[in-house]
Amino acid sequence: MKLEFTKMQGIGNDFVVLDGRRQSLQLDSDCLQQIADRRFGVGCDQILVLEKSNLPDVDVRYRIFNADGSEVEQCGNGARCIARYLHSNGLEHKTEIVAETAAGPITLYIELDDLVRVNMGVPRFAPADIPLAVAEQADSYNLSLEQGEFPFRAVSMGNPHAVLESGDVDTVPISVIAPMIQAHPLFPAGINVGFMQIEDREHIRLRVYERGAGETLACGSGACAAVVCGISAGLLDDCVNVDLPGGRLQIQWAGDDNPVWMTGPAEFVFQGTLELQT
Ligand SMILES: N[C@@H](CCC[C@H](N)C(=O)O)C(=O)O
Repeated sequence: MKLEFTKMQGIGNDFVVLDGRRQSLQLDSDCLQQIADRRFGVGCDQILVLEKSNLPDVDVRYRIFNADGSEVEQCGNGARCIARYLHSNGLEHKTEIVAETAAGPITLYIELDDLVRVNMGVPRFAPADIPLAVAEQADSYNLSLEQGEFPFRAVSMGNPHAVLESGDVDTVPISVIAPMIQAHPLFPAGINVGFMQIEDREHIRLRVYERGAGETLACGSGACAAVVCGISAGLLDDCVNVDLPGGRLQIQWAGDDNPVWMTGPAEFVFQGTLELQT
């Protein structure tokens, strides 16, 4: 099977974009893993598949698959890349694009050529919405592992996030701790694990170990989750610069039932045709 693809990235979180409106796609988990493979495939953290939406007032539907082939609900950096893909390729002339995701419709605003602002929706804290296997909602939770106690906050940005406060994020043994957290039965649908270092009330540093992809250079929904948790804890103001290993995002949240806003770049890398071994 031959597929036309576009490789994109948002501060180093990289994507293979497949336009299912312009070619017929039949992708099972094996195909998705082949595409995402960094040695035998194109290589990416997530695969984004564009489809026609059947919802009224929605411009496009996009499905999100992690590198391990699992389908997920939300992807912040991917949302910006989808906006840029549609706009720069002349497939969408509006600067306000409504995209359907598995977590519901989100609105993408083209600010400048490479800068996109996204309304990421209202964060949800109810354990059933995350999902988190606890009896009652709390401000923070505790995870007991062999390695120690890990207090964390949890939020759904459409997809599930646990946020842990840390000292210098550069020294966190993320590839050891995060998989153990992810495997814990508290998280029945898995979890994206963010380690947040608070620099001041308007600036954090963040590393995210993603569900289905491992540590990435950036996670947009993870940046939203960290800022929402920091604001809820009274530690951050309502507009925060988030420095991830791949670059900076700006996140805004006015609290309560207000949506979270994410602003950052989205870039093309290359495009081509790939042949899948079926
Ligand atoms: N990189 C993304 C998040 C992708 C999905 C995530 N790994 C999950 O499984 O929920 C982002 O920028 O938000």
